[in-house]
Amino acid sequence: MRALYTIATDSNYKKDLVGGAFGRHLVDEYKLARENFGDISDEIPYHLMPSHSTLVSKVLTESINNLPILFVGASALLRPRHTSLACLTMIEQVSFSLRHSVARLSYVTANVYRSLESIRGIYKKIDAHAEKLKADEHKIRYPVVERKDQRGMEINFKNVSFHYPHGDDGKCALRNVSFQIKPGSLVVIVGANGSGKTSIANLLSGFYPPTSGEILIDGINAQDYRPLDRHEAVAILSQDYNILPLTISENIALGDPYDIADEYRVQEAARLGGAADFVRRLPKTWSTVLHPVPSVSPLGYIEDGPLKEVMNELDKFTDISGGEKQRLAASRAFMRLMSPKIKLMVVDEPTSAMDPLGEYELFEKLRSLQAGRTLVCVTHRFGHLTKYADLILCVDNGYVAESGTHDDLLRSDGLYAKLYNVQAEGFAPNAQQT
Ligand SMILES: Nc1ncnc2c1ncn2[C@@H]1O[C@H](COP(=O)(O)OP(=O)(O)OP(=O)(O)O)[C@@H](O)[C@H]1O
Repeated sequence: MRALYTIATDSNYKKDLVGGAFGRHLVDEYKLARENFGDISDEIPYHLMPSHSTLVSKVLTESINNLPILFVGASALLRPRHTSLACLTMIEQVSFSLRHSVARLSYVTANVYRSLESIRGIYKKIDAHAEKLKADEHKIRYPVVERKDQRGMEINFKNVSFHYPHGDDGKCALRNVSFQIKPGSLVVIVGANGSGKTSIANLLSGFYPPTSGEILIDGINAQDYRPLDRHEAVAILSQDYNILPLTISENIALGDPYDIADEYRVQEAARLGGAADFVRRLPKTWSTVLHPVPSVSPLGYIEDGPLKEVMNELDKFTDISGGEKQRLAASRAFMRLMSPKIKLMVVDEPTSAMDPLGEYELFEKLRSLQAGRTLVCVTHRFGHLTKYADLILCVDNGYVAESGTHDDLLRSDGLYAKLYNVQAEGFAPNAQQT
């Protein structure tokens, strides 16, 4: 529950959650776990509890603290002959242990309160989610009709300008960008650092709307579609991903929350993403939790015993290399890509930590699964992808400086040719285009 709650509420996971369109699955899982958890009532008055418990515990601990003095004082007055030093020491010991128990009770109560607050938080999320879905009901479904031709998404950027909501005032990441992506085509976006490649990928993925201009999807303004439908039609693979605090198996399976129980598909996705081999070598293979949320009990201190052993086990941390993490992210993307719902795959430089063979294999597998999908890749490396691309967009300082195929762009001898030649020279001094 803590892991699910963290994914649902921690803004670091927002991109994974929205891009992966698994919000509904998450709240359903949480509800189920909450029902199984069962014995804590939502009827408890949350707000009164902490102040109430603090006040009660303060009064109690103070009274217990003064208990020996009060008792001995009273006995000395009433029965002076029966009062002894031994009696005072004994009472002091008992009061100390009582004070400890009351303090512990107060701590436990505060923790229960915090746990109830978390539950309330995720219910708020569920409500917000339901309200959002309701508000979007009037919007157009995507795909508009169940298409038999499986041709991929058609995208048209018309004079699109964009600046990030919290970016520098007036600084545009994209300016008057226009291009057309044919359904089922392979598009590669290249350009220098900060030129706007990821911003184009973010708009294609539906993470942000354009600040001005229009993005048409299959001829209809992208804003007119139900956002959830649109997210469900797009698979994203980028370097901006998180390993979720769940098992490796769940990390991959959440690529397609509708088919989460299909173990065969999870393993096939891991094979395609290049993760299967290293996962099988881990001591707990598919059940490994890589980034566990600390599993401190909602009731605080846990006595030594079987529960503590389970909790300690949950807290154990297994780490993997950067390249292996990227393979895991790729596996989640392949899980998603196997869904017939996917009409667009956006790949944003996901292989920076991968070895060249891993990168080559990844792109080959992506291309092999491309039928019926549009594939857009952002890359710094010129090679197998740019050669096969139906369209290359060469971006410079927020503009699309050039567009065309590899051969077109080399012929026009502009920015693309310059970037390509710099990289080609690195491998063979005479490899420049002629
Ligand atoms: N989240 C953000 N908030 C504000 N500004 C941003 C954000 N992300 C990028 N920018 C700015 O938008 C511009 C375009 O950035 P973008 O990430 O699209 O470039 P890029 O070509 O993908 O760069 P790189 O090759 O380094 O990944 C840059 O000036 C960048 O500083």
